[in-house]
Amino acid sequence: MIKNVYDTSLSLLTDLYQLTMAYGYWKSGTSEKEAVFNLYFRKNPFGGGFTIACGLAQAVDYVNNFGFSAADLHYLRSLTGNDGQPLFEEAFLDYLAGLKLTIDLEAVPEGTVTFPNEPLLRVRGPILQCQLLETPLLNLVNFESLIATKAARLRLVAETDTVLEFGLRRAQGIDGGLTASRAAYIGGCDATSNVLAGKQYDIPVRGTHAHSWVMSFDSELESFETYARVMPNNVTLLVDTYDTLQGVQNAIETGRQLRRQGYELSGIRLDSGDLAYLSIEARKLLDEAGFPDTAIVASNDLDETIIASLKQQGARITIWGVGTKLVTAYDQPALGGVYKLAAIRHEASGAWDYKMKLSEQAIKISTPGLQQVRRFRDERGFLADMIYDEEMNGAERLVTLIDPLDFTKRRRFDVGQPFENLLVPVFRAGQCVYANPDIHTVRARVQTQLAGLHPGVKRFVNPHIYPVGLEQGLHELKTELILKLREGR
Ligand SMILES: Nc1ncnc2c1ncn2[C@@H]1O[C@H](COP(=O)(O)OP(=O)(O)OP(=O)(O)O)[C@@H](O)[C@H]1O
Ligand SMILES: O=P(O)(O)OC[C@H]1O[C@H](OP(=O)(O)OP(=O)(O)O)[C@H](O)[C@@H]1O
Ligand SMILES: O=C(O)c1cccnc1
Repeated sequence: MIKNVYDTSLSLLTDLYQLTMAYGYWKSGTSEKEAVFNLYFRKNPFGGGFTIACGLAQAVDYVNNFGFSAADLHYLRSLTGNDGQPLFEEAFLDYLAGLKLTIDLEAVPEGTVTFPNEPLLRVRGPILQCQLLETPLLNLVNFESLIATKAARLRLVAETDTVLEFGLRRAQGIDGGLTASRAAYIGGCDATSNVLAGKQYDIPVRGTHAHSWVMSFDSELESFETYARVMPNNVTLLVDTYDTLQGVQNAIETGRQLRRQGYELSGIRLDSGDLAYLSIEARKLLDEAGFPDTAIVASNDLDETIIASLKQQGARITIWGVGTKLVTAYDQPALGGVYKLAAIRHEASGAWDYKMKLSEQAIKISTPGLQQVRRFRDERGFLADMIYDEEMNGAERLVTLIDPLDFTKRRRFDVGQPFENLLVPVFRAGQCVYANPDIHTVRARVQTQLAGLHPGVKRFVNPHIYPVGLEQGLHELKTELILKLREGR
């Protein structure tokens, strides 16, 4: 069963309503209307000041492999409406059988620091195709961006310490485990305990041993000695099964034996009790015994808040094993990214008809347009991001940013201000034109991006809000459209 799931085409990995809308477009002859959708989120997760974009590599893979298999069509053929008749007519299934994506896709590269309301992806093409991609793209980008952001926060508190991702056993299913390991590594973890993720994604794998190993022997010392004999080049001993500080003494004894054979005790792991106190005491014992290079690993429901607190208490831990709270994004389990229609090409005039969704809450009013994001910077880092419409403006106009929630807040840049446009071409007419960087390059990008952010944006408590504004022309267009829509249609 599990193998079948992973062998199947993923074109049905979507909500039924995408297929019923697709049928509607096809049946009413509008499936080829050119549309633009933007994928963005409205709020940074974990009460933080930034979000790391992640999941594009999977999205590229998904689009590259898109296509309805005979088995997919067979299943769709079996679906019926409430009168018992087929939901989809045969000619539509034939259409799906021959469907090849011809979309253009722009995206923010993985590992980029992003902010609310900025498009992470922009899809342009026949509306039926854009619609079919909504759910899978959100599925892929929301989760990985969430986990990469959590890992980046762990990396910020851990500073130069090692962070190991230990989450597989508590992850949300198989892919929840695999993609969490990938995103956690990209966000800043150093390695994972998840061996399949190591193989699939080229992530370093690391690990210690469990309590069951110790419990399966008559004594803790015997368990340590046996482990060290079997794998003298990879010995990190879990010392808290019975009495932690006695466990440290047993680890030291094992370390002495290892040394006689020309090996070193790599580390000990603490997994319960007061991790600050125990790590300080364990460090003293190890140092006094001549093991200053034996590392202290800690685990046990850790997250960035506990790690920060332990560091503030002077804990002598240099390797942090983080599982559940990382891979399940425990304190905020979803990013909440959305995919909104932003423009449709008017068939008669050929001009764009800008589209937006109204809401009583200003933050939920979508922004129309073929959006691009321009990030202004100086030699110290990032200054502000401007969302603009790529087809609406001459480059010389792209200087004034308006706060989307308070139009009286404006910021002007000189025409010569250095900038970078965040969205890059990924697909053109259905053909991939983007080479995904390798995972290590993406991981390094996260750190250089974070270095460009003011420390206030990175702090965990009441972070400074990084300025993201609408370009003046886009702001005016949006305002006009809101007024028009409110006047009633
Ligand atoms: N000095 C500390 N400061 C802050 N949090 C800590 C400290 N030491 C441990 N913790 C955290 O406290 C939480 C719970 O620890 P608690 O002592 O209740 O469990 P435990 O030690 O695992 O108990 P048990 O022995 O039943 O396994 C964990 O998330 C752990 O990481
Ligand atoms: O606490 P987390 O952040 O989720 O990290 C992973 C946890 O998984 C293991 O515990 P578990 O009790 O499953 O097995 P064990 O017997 O090896 O401790 C490990 O000892 C960690 O405590
Ligand atoms: O290797 C470890 O120490 C490990 C692996 C998974 C979960 N907890 C700990």
